[in-house]
Formats: sequence, structure tokens, C-alpha cells
Amino acid sequence: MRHLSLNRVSSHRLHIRKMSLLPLPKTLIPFLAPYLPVKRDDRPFVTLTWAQSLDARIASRPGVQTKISHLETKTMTHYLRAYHDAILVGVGTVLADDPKLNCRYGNFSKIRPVVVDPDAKWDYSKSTLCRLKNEGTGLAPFIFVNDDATTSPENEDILRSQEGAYCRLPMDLSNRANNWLLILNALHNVGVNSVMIEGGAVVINELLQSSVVDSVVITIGPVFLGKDGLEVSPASARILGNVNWWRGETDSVMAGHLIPEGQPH
Ligand SMILES: NC(=O)C1=CN([C@@H]2O[C@H](COP(=O)(O)OP(=O)(O)OC[C@H]3O[C@@H](n4cnc5c(N)ncnc54)[C@H](O)[C@@H]3O)[C@@H](O)[C@H]2O)C=CC1
Ligand SMILES: Nc1nc(O)c(N)c(N[C@@H]2O[C@H](COP(=O)(O)O)[C@@H](O)[C@H]2O)n1
Repeated sequence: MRHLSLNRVSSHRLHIRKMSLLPLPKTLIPFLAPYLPVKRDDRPFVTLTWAQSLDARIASRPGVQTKISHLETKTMTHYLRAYHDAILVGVGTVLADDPKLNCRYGNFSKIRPVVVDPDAKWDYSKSTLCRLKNEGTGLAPFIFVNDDATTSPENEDILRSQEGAYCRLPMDLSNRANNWLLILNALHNVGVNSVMIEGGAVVINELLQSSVVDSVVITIGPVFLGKDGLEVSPASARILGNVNWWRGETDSVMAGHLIPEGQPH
């Protein structure tokens, strides 16, 4: 993997760059402060964050991009991105959403997109991410693939020229949960100290069951998406500590720290 150029931002240096975002509600700054990344020696700090319906759905159907959050909490997401070195999603999310995965809050923040795509299913060359890199409004991604994945020479060439990379790892495909430490260690080794993980459901459900999540920030929008919606729910119970709630125009945001399993809270 290539060396990352990392950015540090502090709240006084942040400002809205794109009018598509709203001004950040001022009360979100102290609300989020206790959950922002701190340096860890063992691995990157992990913030797990998503927007869900009242019935814990993140999309109206699997594979369908669904607007859940108000623009002010979308702005919050970009504010949070500005404090992280990397943003990670699973391949299901890039295939469904063709997201931007950049930081549109702040005048210089560059966040490294990371996609977990063990079988190299994603055609990067056709993506919005590829276009944004060419336009200068985002970085090229690190795409984590399994050791034996077949990647297209075209995507290899583009990624190389854009200073992104396919990152090959000996992934455990029968028990995917085993791969998180591998992925996080690989990122740590190239200087990534904080990762914001945004989804989708497979990724969220796996990580809620893991011991590698530090902060959790959940936006809850005023909608029920129903039984066909894509549910987020870990395989067994987990508890959050240091919990706080913020209430906006239409959404509420809950932030907390994921308590390690077996630890009293
Ligand atoms: N409302 C929200 O905040 C968000 C909603 N979404 C929605 O979620 C949906 C996509 O979610 P999913 O289909 O669940 O896909 P996903 O984005 O969670 O990707 C799942 C895939 O990623 C790979 N993967 C994940 N964890 C892995 C691991 N530990 N090791 C190896 N490979 C791993 C596997 O190929 C797996 O099939 C879309 O509809 C999207 O719109 C996605 C992100 C946020
Ligand atoms: N904050 C938020 N609210 C929603 O209603 C959403 N559906 C999402 N989805 C996430 O945002 C990503 C797209 O964002 P950008 O294109 O990078 O701005 C998408 O891939 C999901 O991770 N988020």
C-alpha cells in the first residue's frame, strides 16, 4: 500500500465548503466531542456510524439506497468524516449507492475511502469515486480483496495512477468476522489512525458483534421502512455506555461507546 497523506482538522478550522450541506447545528460540536477519535497504539480508532429508521432498517430493500436522514444530520456525517483518516464501507454499499465517500465539510480534509470487496466485484473505473478523484474532490480508494481475487488490469492501472491500491489479504471467507483485525492492522501499518465505518448492514452487524469498535453514532430518522427493509441487528446482545442523545429538526442522534463483551458497564 502507498503511504497516506493524513490530515488533521480542528473545529475552528472547519467550515462549510459545499452549499449542498447545511450549517452544522452548533450543539452538535460539544455533543460529538467525547466520541471523536483518539490515538490508539494497537489499531486505528473505529467509529461505527449509520442512519436508520425507527424499525432499525438502513434501506427500504437490500441493495436500494434510501434517504433516511435530514440534511442537518447528513452534515453531521461529513463533520465526523473530517476527523477521520479513512472511511470504510462494504462492497454491497458501493454497488448499491455509488457513493462519494469524500468529506464535503472543511476546506482541506481528505479522507481515504476504503472498500472491502473480497472477490473484486466492484468496477472502480465506472464509479463516482473514480470521477471525483479525477476532479480533485476525493482520494482514490484502498480496495481490500482476497489474496486470490481476480482484478481487472484496467482498474489496477487506474488505481496505480491515482495513488489508490488493491490491497490483498489472506481473508477468511467462511468466517468474515476474522478479517477485521487484518484489515485494521493493514490500515494502521500505513498510518491510518482512525476509520469511520458507515455500512452497510453486513458490515454493521459484524462489527456490532466485534471488539474493534470504539464509538457508535446512530442517526434515527422519523420513518418506518417495514419488514422488507434491510435490518441492522447484531447476532446477540451488545450494550453501549457513555450514551448521549441529540435532537434535531426531525432526526435524533444517539452516540455511545461499545462496551466490550463481558465488561461491566
Ligand atoms: N442508511 C445508512 O446509513 C446506510 C445504508 N446503506 C445501505 O446498505 C445496503 C448495503 O449493505 P449490504 O448489502 O449489507 O452490504 P455491505 O456494504 O455491508 O457489504 C457486504 C459485503 O462486503 C464484504 N464484506 C463485509 N465485511 C467483510 C469482512 N469482514 N470480510 C470480508 N468481506 C467483507 C462481503 O463481500 C459482503 O458481502 C445498501 O442498500 C445501502 O444503501 C449502506 C451504508 C449506510
Ligand atoms: N447519513 C446518511 N443518511 C442516509 O439517509 C443515508 N442513506 C446514508 N448513507 C450513507 O451515505 C453514503 C453516501 O454518502 P456520500 O455519497 O459519500 O455523501 C452511503 O454510501 C451510505 O454509507 N447516510
